[in-house]
Amino acid sequence: MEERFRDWSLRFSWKDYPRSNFHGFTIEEDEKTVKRAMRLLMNCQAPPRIHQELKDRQYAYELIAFGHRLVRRRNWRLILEAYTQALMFAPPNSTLLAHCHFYCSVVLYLARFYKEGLFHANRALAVGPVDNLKSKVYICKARCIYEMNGERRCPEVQEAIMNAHIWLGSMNEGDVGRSDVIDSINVLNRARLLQERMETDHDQNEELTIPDDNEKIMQASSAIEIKFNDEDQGRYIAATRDIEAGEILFAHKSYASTIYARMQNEYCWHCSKHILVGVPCNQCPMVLFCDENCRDVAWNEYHDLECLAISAMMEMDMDANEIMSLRLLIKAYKEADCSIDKLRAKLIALQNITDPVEKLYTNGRFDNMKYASIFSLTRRFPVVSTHAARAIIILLCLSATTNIFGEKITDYLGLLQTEGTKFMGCLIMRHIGICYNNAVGELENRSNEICLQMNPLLSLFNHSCDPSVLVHTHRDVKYCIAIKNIARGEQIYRCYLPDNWIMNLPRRRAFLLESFNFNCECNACRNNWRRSFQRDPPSYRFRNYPIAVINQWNLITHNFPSEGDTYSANLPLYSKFFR
Ligand SMILES: C[S@@+](CC[C@H](N)C(=O)[O-])C[C@H]1O[C@@H](n2cnc3c(N)ncnc32)[C@H](O)[C@@H]1O
Repeated sequence: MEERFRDWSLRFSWKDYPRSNFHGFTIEEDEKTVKRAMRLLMNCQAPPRIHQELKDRQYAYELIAFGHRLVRRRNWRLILEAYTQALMFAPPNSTLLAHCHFYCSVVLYLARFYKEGLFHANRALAVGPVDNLKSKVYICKARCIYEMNGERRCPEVQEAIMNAHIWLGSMNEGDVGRSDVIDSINVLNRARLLQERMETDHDQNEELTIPDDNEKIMQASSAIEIKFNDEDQGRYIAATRDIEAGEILFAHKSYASTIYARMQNEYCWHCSKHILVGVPCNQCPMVLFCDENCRDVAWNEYHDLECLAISAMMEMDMDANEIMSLRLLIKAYKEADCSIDKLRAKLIALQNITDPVEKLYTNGRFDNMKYASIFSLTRRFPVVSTHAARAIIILLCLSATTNIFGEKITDYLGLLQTEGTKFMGCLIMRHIGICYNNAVGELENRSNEICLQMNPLLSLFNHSCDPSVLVHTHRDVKYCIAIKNIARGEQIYRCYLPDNWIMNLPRRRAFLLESFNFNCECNACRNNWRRSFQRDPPSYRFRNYPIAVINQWNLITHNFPSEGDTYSANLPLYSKFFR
């Protein structure tokens, strides 16, 4: 992307635009910029071809055939990947989709992921497989439940076996697998079964108390407040009372979370949960959800508008950051009842609020789930010239795939001539800058990036290389825990450095300047401390934390394991099975 816009950016100067308020350019200035950028683009670049990836039955068949061919190689991860892709390309509610779910279910059963295997067997049955497949699906279901329950008796197994028996009649004598079904029915019937119900996922734990007594900040501890200091680092989080090491300060769901392109088959597009395979979107073949609930919530909140635009964006190599910028726009638009005029009026009113903390509030409170908490977050300026170009391309992807501007628009001239496009473009541009400065990446096995999350309260913590809190992530929820005693009135810092780096002073300063565009003025840097002091557990440093911190950390990570770590914990199981 950078390469593509380099020539264009050189012709474009930002120096004319004054930094007119604490948090950057105004909406009116940004709109002028976007308009000017549209004109420039129109003169020097043809609009990109908007490619929309749609469901493709033929391609799904090819992927299934590819999966079948891989079976001989016994690499279940590759097989699963092929079937998962097929699942994403299969049309909704088709027997083909039911087949894909069934194949996933078999692979997962064989890889001993019984809960996941059951999930897919149930999905296959819900979609409705052809009659001569039903018996096999019921057997797969019975086997998964049986394995989950061990030697215990379970009525669901009996019921599944009974159904397998009933549908056996639809299989021809010569059907491949008919004898397997009969064998399975016999084996399962002979087994001694008990009646305990299946385990379900328990997300909550009574012992862990999540504070929610803050009158100004929703779902946070009253021990913190948002403050502002014009001379120093702008807004910050401070302690309203003495805080003890180990206290949880807040547990906030992220405002938005987007998965990196290469991880889209493995993590839920909505809640970032790790999934071996999930439920596809009904319209696009690009994303997966952990279940129907996440799919429907995502559809209603944003995915209906981003659905086809993201496939066009991915075709142009745009990644989680750009998709996040679009996601923020859609969520803001929906919050304003899908009216561009209403959104603009609302944001102008927000912009006119002079108090930088009040600007973040909705109905007098900081609400992490409302757009006001995002709109005035700090933006990164130095690369902003390419932001305008990217914003316009994203806008084009949106306008070519939805009717958000009345009718579909596919070129720059159309954008220039249509009401509301400059404003929406300026918002996307703003979001790109905000995302660079504020979106937090999550790592898998501490190396590959899984997703990007926007968590506005977390964004208000300033950085220190010797921080006072640690943040743990479970799916799209961030848990913030004090790692030292903090005195009343003190500023509370988190660390922006990547978890697994130990960096000396020049390297960490260079990193912060490059990534966040500020010269670090933290205590550790001012006093020339040579090493980074913040290290995520497990580390040598973690052993030195007070016992209250270690206990609390263990409790949180035990109940809410990070998705990346859960995944790595499962890996040995996979490899053993096929050895
Ligand atoms: C994610 S924001 C933090 C909240 C911000 N202070 C606000 O007013 O919204 C990051 C910005 O805060 C400032 N900042 C945070 N930590 C800093 C530090 N250690 N030294 C200097 N500036 C810092 C920088 O301007 C940086 O771009």
